[in-house]
Amino acid sequence: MANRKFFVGGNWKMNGDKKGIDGIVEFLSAGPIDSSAEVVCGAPQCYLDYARQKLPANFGVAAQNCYKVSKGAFTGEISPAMIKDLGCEWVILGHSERRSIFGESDEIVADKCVHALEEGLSVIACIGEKLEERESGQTETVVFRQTKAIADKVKDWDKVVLAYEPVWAIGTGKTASPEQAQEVHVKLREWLKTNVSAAVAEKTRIIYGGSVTAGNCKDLVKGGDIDGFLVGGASLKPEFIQIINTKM
Ligand SMILES: O=C(CO)COP(=O)(O)O
Repeated sequence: MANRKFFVGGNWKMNGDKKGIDGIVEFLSAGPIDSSAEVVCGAPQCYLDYARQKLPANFGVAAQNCYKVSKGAFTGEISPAMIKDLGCEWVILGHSERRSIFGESDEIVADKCVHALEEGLSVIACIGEKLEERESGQTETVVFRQTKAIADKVKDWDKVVLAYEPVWAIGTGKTASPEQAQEVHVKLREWLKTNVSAAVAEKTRIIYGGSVTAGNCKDLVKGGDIDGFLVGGASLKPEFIQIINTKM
């Protein structure tokens, strides 16, 4: 069994306010938290500073997006340098909502990954197929294409977590079955082995996202290639603790 530290990201998306963050901090601080799990909370950018100040130090804080250069005339954007300046260590990039609602291409996602890594942030890079792509047998083609765009530009995978989030499972309550998720994770790991290196395939954490709950998390990890989760809705609730503690 590979030695990949179990990783759980909470993607708060565009939810909450200071009071809500206080509530999350309260239940996360109360725990108990599996000390062998790595946990990162993705806060809206205006609350990054607040979340970093309030969350215990053993929780990482992620921005949910950033731009591909360090500064300049890019109204409304934030840079990895700014995220780091607030004491945050992570950024979520290429989330399907960024890709579909805000039109982010494979190319821009890859450019953002490269720049964030160069600036010293760790990256949760998201990929995943839409329902019509799965139904037309395109799952592999799509996730390989999205991964290749990143792999063509990213040379150091040490600070990359790859998040497989089938779009049809996000926020729908329709989780991929453990078999469906495991199958894609195995294929992604094989792809990394063939196209990047055996070492990167072995050490890179590939996490699953899409309607993960306290009720399905334990089943999802049974196959062995799901190294954690990226959790949306359930990361705002106390059940996030049970998801963090999947392996405990
Ligand atoms: O998009 C997700 C995490 O990034 C998943 O969201 P849900 O857990 O709400 O389905």
